[in-house]
Amino acid sequence: MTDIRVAIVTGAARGIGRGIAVKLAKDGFDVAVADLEGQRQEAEETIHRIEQEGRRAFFRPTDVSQRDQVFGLVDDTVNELGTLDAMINNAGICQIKPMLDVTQEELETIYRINLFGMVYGVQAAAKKMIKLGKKTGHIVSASSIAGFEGFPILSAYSSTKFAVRGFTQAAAQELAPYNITVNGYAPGIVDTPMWTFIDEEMSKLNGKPLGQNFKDMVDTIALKRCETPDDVAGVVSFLVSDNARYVTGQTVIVDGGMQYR
Ligand SMILES: NC(=O)C1=CN([C@@H]2O[C@H](COP(=O)(O)OP(=O)(O)OC[C@H]3O[C@@H](n4cnc5c(N)ncnc54)[C@H](O)[C@@H]3O)[C@@H](O)[C@H]2O)C=CC1
Ligand SMILES: CC(=O)C(C)=O
Repeated sequence: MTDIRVAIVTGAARGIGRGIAVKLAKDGFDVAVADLEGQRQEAEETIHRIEQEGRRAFFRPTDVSQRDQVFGLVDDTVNELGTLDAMINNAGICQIKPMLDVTQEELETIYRINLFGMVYGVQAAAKKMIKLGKKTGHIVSASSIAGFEGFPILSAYSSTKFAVRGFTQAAAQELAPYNITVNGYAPGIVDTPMWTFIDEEMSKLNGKPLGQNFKDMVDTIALKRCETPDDVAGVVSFLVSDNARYVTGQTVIVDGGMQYR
């Protein structure tokens, strides 16, 4: 009998997070599906798809911007599923606004979710893996191509995603003695509700018809199609596998050919 492997995926009710959760279930992980309480119904669909793969799953309402909730998520996962092998800090929000108009409140909101939430996830997961005496562990967080190049009207968002990469590099070095790898993924233009929001907000600013901004971005991709959550999930699946045991501190661009680093 093989050992049970357990993963937590935040923001797993829909979009990229759901894609990752289902892919990890296919890989043999039981999965804690974490998202906002308001996303319970969508989270049930993610759980259904995980269970179709023969794996266990449960929904843990979690606001990642709240430190105690993230630590509670990790505790509850180990209580419910038995252990913790992989933490995927995927939850995030986007803001579309000219840089000069970004308010203090908006800055605080996006930093609390995209950056603080990720930091809490790394801290809580690493502390638990160390306490459990795990021989190995994997922590993977969502950056973006906007975390490699500053995108106009996404200034606050871009800066959070640069910060994810910086924190990932530092945490990887501190957690290496415990054989815990810390990496990131940087998607490009993924067809999820986040991009529906981005497209709508861009239309308001530049007057293009709905869907046009999305299409214009996809036209710049070398592989000439938009990215799917499953395209991202394949890279995350690799980063939490034994094949990636010697990869740490990296943020892997998975964008179909938009940026070349
Ligand atoms: N869609 C895209 O093109 C790209 C997305 N990303 C990143 O990938 C990640 C996932 O993005 P998508 O699936 O596209 O977004 P999405 O908006 O479709 O889904 C995000 C999920 O995160 C949840 N969430 C939001 N705030 C939360 C909080 N405070 N606590 C817990 N959960 C929360 C939402 O409820 C939602 O279920 C994000 O970090 C995003 O920044 C990065 C590059 C490109
Ligand atoms: C949402 C996002 O990160 C991009 C680059 O579109």
